[in-house]
Amino acid sequence: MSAHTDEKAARALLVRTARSLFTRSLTHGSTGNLSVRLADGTLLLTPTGSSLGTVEETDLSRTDLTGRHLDGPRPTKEAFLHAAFYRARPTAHAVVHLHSTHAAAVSCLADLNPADALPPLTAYYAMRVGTLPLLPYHAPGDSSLEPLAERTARDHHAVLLANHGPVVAGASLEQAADAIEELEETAKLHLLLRGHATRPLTPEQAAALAPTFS
Ligand SMILES: O=C(O)[C@@H](O)C(=O)COP(=O)(O)O
Ligand SMILES: [Zn+2]
Repeated sequence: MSAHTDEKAARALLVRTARSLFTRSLTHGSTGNLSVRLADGTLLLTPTGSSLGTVEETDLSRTDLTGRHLDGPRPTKEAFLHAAFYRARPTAHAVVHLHSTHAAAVSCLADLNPADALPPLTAYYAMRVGTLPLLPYHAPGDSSLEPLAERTARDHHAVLLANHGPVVAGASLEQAADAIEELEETAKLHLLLRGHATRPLTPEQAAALAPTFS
């Protein structure tokens, strides 16, 4: 499924995906947030302060494309970031933000390349993520990040928030979740390989596999 056209099905998928990510420890406590874009252009998002392990279908928030709250409980404090991704990427129908441990650890490293925070270690990473710009540290919910996030998202479906964690958009929620999981696994490999001589894919090998979806 690409566009999330049926709201009831979209609510069920969002909650199922949130639970799956949480129960596999891809985010913890009340961290992380998910959203989908519905056929009418509004966004369904997890509410602020909720745990992805217990959020319910009836408890989702709705905003417009500017992040303005329309109905349901108060949305995630990152609603502005989700909305920025949807405005920048008309083909994106889902956005996932996690505090997955290894990606969060990488986001705290000194001397990261701000244009691409992780090397293309494996073909699957090159296919699912490609390049990963680092957005400079802002406190969670600080909407002054919005213009930079929107500009960056025009050319990249995945970003890493410094000292925080990843944000990934996809043509569907399944795609966004798949890509953010791959990002987490590659962050883990990257940390495992620190201090070891490593051969990432060449730029040509990575470019040949670069993702073409949103
Ligand atoms: O790190 C944060 O505080 C937020 O980015 C987050 O992950 C959870 O915030 P809410 O979605 O507002 O609960
Ligand atoms: Zn967060």
